[in-house]
Amino acid sequence: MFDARKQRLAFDATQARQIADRRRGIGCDQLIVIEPSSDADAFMRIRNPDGSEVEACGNATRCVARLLLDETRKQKVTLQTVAGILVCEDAGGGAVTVDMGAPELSWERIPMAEAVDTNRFTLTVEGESLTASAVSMGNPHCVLFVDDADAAPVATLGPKIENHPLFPRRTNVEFVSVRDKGYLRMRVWERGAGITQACGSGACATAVAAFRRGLTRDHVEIELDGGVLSITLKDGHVFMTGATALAYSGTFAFDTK
Ligand SMILES: N[C@@H](CCC[C@H](N)C(=O)O)C(=O)O
Repeated sequence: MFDARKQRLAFDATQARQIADRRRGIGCDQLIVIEPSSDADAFMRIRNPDGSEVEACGNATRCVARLLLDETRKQKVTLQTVAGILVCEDAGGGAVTVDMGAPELSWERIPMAEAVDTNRFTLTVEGESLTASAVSMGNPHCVLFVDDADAAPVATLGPKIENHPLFPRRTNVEFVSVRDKGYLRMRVWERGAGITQACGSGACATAVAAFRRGLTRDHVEIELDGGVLSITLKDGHVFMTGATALAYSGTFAFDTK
């Protein structure tokens, strides 16, 4: 995360790829630039490691919110993204709750290339028929319920679904198994990033998809490789609560030309 509220800082796609590169750059799953906002406490710009600019990132929202909560000593802060304004609240013990807004369920808004029932549709990948759900949390998600998420072929199937013609802007892909009505196990292939330890917007999309299918209640714990997120569906909105931890804070010197 780069703080550009006092000093103008803008990265193009090439620079974002260089910074995100784990061998030659700093290395990250998303590159975040915190900018000034006249409508919220700050604006958050999000880029994937492939350089693409995206609409949402649940994990980064919690992290940026944590910095702003500590800085302002307020109980709530607002964060603007290209998809809208998010309200983030201190949940105690370093955790943050984010109102991730209302999920988008229409195929046109996900967006998908053709009319499907987003609750349950068939995706054909190399001749194999898969049953999936689609949800947008500002960014697109394709959720697959599987018997055992730990055994799911995330690395091979993930990129094929990410780039499937049914998703003209590509998609994030979640592989999910239901442990019980209040507990899910999820692994993720992220658009423009690949396999990551966790995806906050993916966990929100998964909770929505599971609830629509009648698999879970309106509150679930979702176990990701990087930790557990609590997701609550209330009044048409999705609330995500999860931990934050500061790994490093300081100054980097690098050539932005
Ligand atoms: N790869 C995503 C953007 C990042 C999502 C993020 N990891 C999260 O926590 O929500 C995309 O391309 O939409």
